[in-house]
This record gives sequence, structure tokens and C-alpha cells, in this order.
Amino acid sequence: MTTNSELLARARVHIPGGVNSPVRAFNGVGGEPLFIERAEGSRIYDVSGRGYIDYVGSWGPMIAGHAHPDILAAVKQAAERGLSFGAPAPGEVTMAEKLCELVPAMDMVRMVNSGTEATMSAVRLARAATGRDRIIKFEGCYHGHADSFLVKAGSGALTLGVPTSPGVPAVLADLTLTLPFNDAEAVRQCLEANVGEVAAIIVEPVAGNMNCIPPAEGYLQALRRLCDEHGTLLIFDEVMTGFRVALGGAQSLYDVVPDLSTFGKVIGGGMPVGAFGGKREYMEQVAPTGPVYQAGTLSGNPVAMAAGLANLDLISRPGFYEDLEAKTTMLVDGLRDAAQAAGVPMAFSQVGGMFGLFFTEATEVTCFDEVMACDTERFKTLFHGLLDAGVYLAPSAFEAGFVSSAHTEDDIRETVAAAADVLKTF
Ligand SMILES: Cc1ncc(COP(=O)(O)O)c(C=O)c1O
Ligand SMILES: N[C@H](C=O)CCC(=O)O
Repeated sequence: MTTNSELLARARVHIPGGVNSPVRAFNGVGGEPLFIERAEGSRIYDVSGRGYIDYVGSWGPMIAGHAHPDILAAVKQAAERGLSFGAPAPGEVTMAEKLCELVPAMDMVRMVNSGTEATMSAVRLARAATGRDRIIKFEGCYHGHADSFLVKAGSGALTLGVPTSPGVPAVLADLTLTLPFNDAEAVRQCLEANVGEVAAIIVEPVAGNMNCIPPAEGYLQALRRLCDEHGTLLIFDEVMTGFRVALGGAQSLYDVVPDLSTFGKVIGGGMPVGAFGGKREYMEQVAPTGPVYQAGTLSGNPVAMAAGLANLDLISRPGFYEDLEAKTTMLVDGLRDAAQAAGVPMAFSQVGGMFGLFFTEATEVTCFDEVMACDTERFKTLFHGLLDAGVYLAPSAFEAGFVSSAHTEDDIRETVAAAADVLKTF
């Protein structure tokens, strides 16, 4: 049998860092990344066959658990009809209809292959529609790895300590104005200092790439108001929050209508998928109806559409989100009690099936500076203690956690008991 260490050594020869996405490398926590051989329900299994209760869920898509039989059946059926046609196919139409039904802010949608493609394309469209070049994003928010977004970015960029990446041309980075999350006054001042120049504000409505930070009360509404006042488009990047925090995404939960929305993760059911959409007046500017170029060899892939549609069916069932939220609450409450019992100061956050845990004396964490003030050494100890006990958290203090409908109450009790054991040693 090939061991984890052998695989890692081989991987490092031909893959930078041995991984195909940096945050997987365990740089944020130390130690060797686990090579996963299979996954089922709430668990992933490493190459030695050891199982772990998984709170990463492939970074969000596996909201109904791993290897769900309905999704597998849909994928198998679609694959048997052909893997890719490079021509329109019925599944894309059903997907577009379903997304526009679930997200009333979207009249039209374009399928792409990743969240990065979705956000990059949405910004291009916003720039074209407004005739302006600047965008506003928020510190610690991550919108994928397109050049305009790798300025004070979250997720793996933050874990690696390179929130602003080399290779991004300064002239482009200068067009990205970065402000603190949850501070509407900073946005007002910035828009007033750049009148007629800001094409779009792009925001993760719940920040999930610097741990998990919900929007302050009224914050998203204030962004909407400010965008209207300044002729700036509001883009909700719902690649993570879309269908994770509610059916209809964060925009339905907080009742704010963005001009453009981006999706990924859950709408692909584990296959590589993204989407951007919005009002007809904007989306009709996308090629071929309009001049804003956007394309993709595999976009709308029939197997990916089948997986995504099967996932959307599962999450549309009555009671799905109530159950998901109840499980997430059970987990967060259990962890909070364990921290209190151990006398370890911690703060927690939760929105729908997303959660965050912070080692801090503060009662809540609301922005990037406060995240950076948290104790990452303590996170590392908790991470490795849990891993030893068979629980897999994201290998970074800057990522949100995800619960799936496949997690059982026993899984959660086991997780909380394991966390309590680790926290007692602090
Ligand atoms: C909010 C958000 N936007 C965009 C992306 C980019 O998506 P992808 O990794 O599929 O390119 C991610 C995740 O990586 C994300 O969490
Ligand atoms: N935080 C990222 C997505 O939401 C993590 C995925 C990755 O970069 O590999």
C-alpha cells in the first residue's frame, strides 16, 4: 500500500507543493496534508482507510454529504450519454430555469466552470455596463484567484501570508479599492472620494474566507443604498453562501437584491461548476447577445449539470435547511460549552450550515483586523487534536466550517467530546 508520506513525496516532484490548491497543503497548521481515497456521507477516508468526520465538505459543495446516491445516479446516467458535447444540452436549460426560480434577482444566468470564472466575468460585465474601471472589495474576502481579487484577499492567500499576490500588475491592483468588511461608513467615504469611478462593489454577504463572519445588522442594506446613490453595481459573491445559508442564498436570508450574483460549489454537487447572473438588462450585454466576451469549452457540461440539479433537488426538499441549521447549532453550542467548561476564551459564529470558531477574548469577531488578532497557535493545537481523534476541520484558521445533512447527532456528539478533550489540555 502507498502511504500518505510516499504520495506526498511523489506529488511534490511534479505538483507545486504537492497540491492543486494551496490551502490544502496544511501550511496553516503544519504537518502533512491527508490524501483522501474515498468519501461517504459525513466522512472522508484517507489512503490508510482511516475515516474522519468531515467539516470541509470539499469546501462547501457537499451539503448533502459525500457520494449521495441520488447525485451518483444522476452523474452515472448523464455520463452514459456522453461526457461533453460542446453544444447546448437540455440540462443547461433546466439548470438556468431552476437557478432563476430560486434566486429572483436573476432573470438570466451564464454557467461557467468555477467560482473564479463567475466572479471574474461578473466584474467584467459590471465594468462594461457602467463604463467604469474601479471596484471595491473587502479585506479578507476571497473571490477566487483572478488578478483583480488578489488584493488583501482571504482564504489560501491569507493562510500563505500573501494576501496581495506577486504577478498582479500594479495598474490592475490600483483599480481594486479594499475596505474593511462590515464598515458601511468606509464605503460611503470611498464612493464619495471616487465619484463616477466605481463600477461595482463585490462582497461575500457572509464572509467565509477569513473564518466565518456574518454581516452586521443593516450592512448589506447600506451597501445596496450606497450603490444606488452612486450608480455602482452590487455584486453578491454567493459562491460559498449560495444555497449554503438558505435556499435562495444570503440574498434571500438578508432580503437584499444585488444587481449581479455569482454561484459555485453547491450548484455543482461536487463537480466543477460556477455561474453568474442578474437582471436581464445586464446579462443581455454578455456575448453573443452583447459585446462582453465570456466563453468556456466545458461550460454547462452535461455531467456537471446533472450533479448540480440532483443536489438542488435534495436541498429543495421541505425541512432541509431547518435540519441543517439545527445540526450546525448543536455543533456550535456543544463547542461553546466545551470551551467554557475548559476555561478557554473563544467566540463562535453560525449562519445556516456555515460556522466559525475563533480563539479570542472578544465575544464576537466582525472584521479582518479582529480575525488577525486571534490566536492561530491555539487553532493549530485544536486542529491536530481533532485530527488525531478522527475529525477533519479546514486546515487553516481562516476558513469557515461546513455541516452537511449527512452529519448525524452522533457525529456531532463525537466531535464535541473530542474538542472538549483537546480544550482541557490548553
Ligand atoms: C466566496 C468565494 N468566491 C469565489 C471562490 C472561487 O471559487 P473557485 O475556487 O471555484 O474558483 C471561492 C472559493 O474558492 C469563494 O469562497
Ligand atoms: N476558501 C476556499 C474556497 O472557498 C478554499 C478552496 C481552495 O482555495 O482550495
